[in-house]
Amino acid sequence: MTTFPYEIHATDGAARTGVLKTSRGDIRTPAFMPVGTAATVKALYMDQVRETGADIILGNTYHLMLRPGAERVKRLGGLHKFSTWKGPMLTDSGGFQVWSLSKLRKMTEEGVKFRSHIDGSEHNLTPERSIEIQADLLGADISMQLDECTPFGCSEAEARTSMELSIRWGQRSKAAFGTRDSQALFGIVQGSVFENLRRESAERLIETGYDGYAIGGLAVGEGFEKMCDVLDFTTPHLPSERPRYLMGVGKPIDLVEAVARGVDMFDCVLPTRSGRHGQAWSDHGPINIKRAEFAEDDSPLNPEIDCPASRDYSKAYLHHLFRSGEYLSAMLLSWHNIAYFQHLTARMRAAIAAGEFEAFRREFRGKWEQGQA
Ligand SMILES: C=CCOC(=O)Nc1nc2cc3[nH]c(NC)nc3cc2c(=O)[nH]1
Repeated sequence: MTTFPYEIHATDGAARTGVLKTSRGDIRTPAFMPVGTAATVKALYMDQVRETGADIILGNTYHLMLRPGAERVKRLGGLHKFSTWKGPMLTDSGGFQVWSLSKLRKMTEEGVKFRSHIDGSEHNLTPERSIEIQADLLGADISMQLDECTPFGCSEAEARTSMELSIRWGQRSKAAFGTRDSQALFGIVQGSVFENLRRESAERLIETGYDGYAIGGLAVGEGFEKMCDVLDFTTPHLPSERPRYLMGVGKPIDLVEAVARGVDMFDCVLPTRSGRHGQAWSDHGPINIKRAEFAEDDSPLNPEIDCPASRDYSKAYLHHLFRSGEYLSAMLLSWHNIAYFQHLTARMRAAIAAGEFEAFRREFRGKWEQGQA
């Protein structure tokens, strides 16, 4: 299995900054990956996504296999050509979306049988089919093993059963992936909130051997404190020389605290989804632009961010757009939020490189808590 070179340029405590080199370009870490579910980062052009500083975006296997169909994307040249995104792309294996979106699903050792939430058509997602979709049909630079996202709140015995299934599905995913010289495969650590299971999952994934290691089964209702505890006793068991990816996370404070615990990559729908509903993010938390207090506020969202949506429009104008139900409202706030998340990861990379991450973390937490007061 050839791996993407991962260069760590500096560390500060458990925090790291570096570059994951892929055949379609470099990924600067800590990295935030905008989610491009149906081959689009909702309400943004791909050029805008690139200009915000994003090096890599996500595609969702579940959505694309149902519509337009993975074979159709292949016939149209693959996901990069289809979406016009020229940089690296990571696709999820579909496992999580099947749980959260599809009806009438049946899980067996073989895989997951489910019906499409779009047209009710029946599908059978196995580790082998998931890898075929991600690596061969969509053409992902980074594919994810098929796993089961263990629900929060289950017993240790249930978490063990689920974790062991993900280990076996990971082995089948890797066997189907084989050796490729310009694509990577990441494994996913499960084990819910149990320290012994998380350690065993990490050790057994390392035995299988992956190009990177994702931490799954978090941001599923366990809460901030418990997520940090799980990171505290999971990341030390992952290889320091490979990237660590915390799936589905998160709010700005989550990114800062996870970077402090050695996480390198993140993905979350929060910036775009909340942007469409009027939330604008900052170091002080979210503001909802629809609130009356912004009706005559002619200050921009954040002049420090080199993005037209953050710098060139007044809050009053954005307030007006949302109150009027104008399309431009979702476009500008999504654009600002993606730019803010990239601005946050860029500041963390610089702080780690300068050996000042703890100071950055303390200052950020002060602003965040003040904003929540
Ligand atoms: C791109 C990701 C690759 O996803 C997979 O193939 N499997 C997978 N996805 C997750 C997604 C999550 N989102 C959240 N919170 C919003 N928690 C998540 C946990 C998982 C997980 O345990 N597994």
